[in-house]
Amino acid sequence: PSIRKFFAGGVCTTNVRIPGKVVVITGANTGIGKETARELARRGARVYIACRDVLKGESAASEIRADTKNSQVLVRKLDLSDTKSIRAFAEGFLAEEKKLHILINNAGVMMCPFSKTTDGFETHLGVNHLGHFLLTYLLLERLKESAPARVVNLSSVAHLGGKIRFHDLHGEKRYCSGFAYCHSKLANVLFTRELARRLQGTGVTAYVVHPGVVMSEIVRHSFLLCLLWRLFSPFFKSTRQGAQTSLYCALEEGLEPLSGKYFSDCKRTWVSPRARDKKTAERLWNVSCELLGIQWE
Ligand SMILES: NC(=O)c1ccc[n+]([C@@H]2O[C@H](COP(=O)([O-])OP(=O)(O)OC[C@H]3O[C@@H](n4cnc5c(N)ncnc54)[C@H](O)[C@@H]3O)[C@@H](O)[C@H]2O)c1
Repeated sequence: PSIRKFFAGGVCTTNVRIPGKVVVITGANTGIGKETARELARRGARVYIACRDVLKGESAASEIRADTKNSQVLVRKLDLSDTKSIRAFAEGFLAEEKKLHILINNAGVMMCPFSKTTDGFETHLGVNHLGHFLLTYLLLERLKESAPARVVNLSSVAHLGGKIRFHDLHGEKRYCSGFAYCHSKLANVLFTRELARRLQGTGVTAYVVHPGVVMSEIVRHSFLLCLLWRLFSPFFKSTRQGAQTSLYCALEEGLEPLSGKYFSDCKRTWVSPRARDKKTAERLWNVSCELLGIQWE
């Protein structure tokens, strides 16, 4: 535990409480998302856990409700690998909630074998980027109506190894699970920057986060990574520590001028040159719209 403390990184120190605020967190039944949900519930928010497996979601929610004494922790079905499920989630949410103050696009897959989503997208791109792109698009009006509101996207330092391969977005010519993850995490950074640019003046701001290297279930698809994660676990952050930068971006007062920026250890951090490329960000935005069949000006 003392070694882990040494590698803990930044801590979200704000005392802000957010009763009456509505939060959606994707993939919050486990890992970093669950701890983010727990802390936001502790601070009084109504928290929607949006996840694939409602039973697992309910078990996380009841644990959080008991722990925080906040009964407003709700579970709704969302499978980011299926645009029908994303639309159904958004439709249900918009029908039941008139506000949305914080959207945390947290869910993610890492290094899974080559596969495609229901809509034919390579899984990393489809779940990590396109799924959240569509979800944000569908919930954006509600965020605008609830301004000041925030979008927090979970990326990774792995974006450094990423490249947007427009000629082979779905890895059909060449596929490497590690790089597929990196590409999708670069897409998260580019999306956030472009989203922030387009949202200027709306009262909705966007932030992108590297949570640190965190002991979670993210490595479930790779035996080697599972082994490495276990071996080096004392040097990795706990999920609670991994949630700090997401919490910082969701809660810290006065962060608005840094909309679009990348954060790690609760502070603004350097991004790769590829992640700063405005042309790639715009092109990715347009291609994402085309793939999803949406018009998002
Ligand atoms: N753990 C790390 O070291 C690390 C490092 C950098 C970035 N991240 C990022 O942090 C985020 C959270 O990861 P974590 O470490 O808590 O891992 P995790 O595996 O514990 O959590 C990821 C969540 O996403 C959900 N998910 C996966 N596919 C989904 C789908 N199709 N639809 C809906 N939900 C889906 C999973 O069920 C799970 O609840 C991810 O975006 C990940 O890329 C993690």
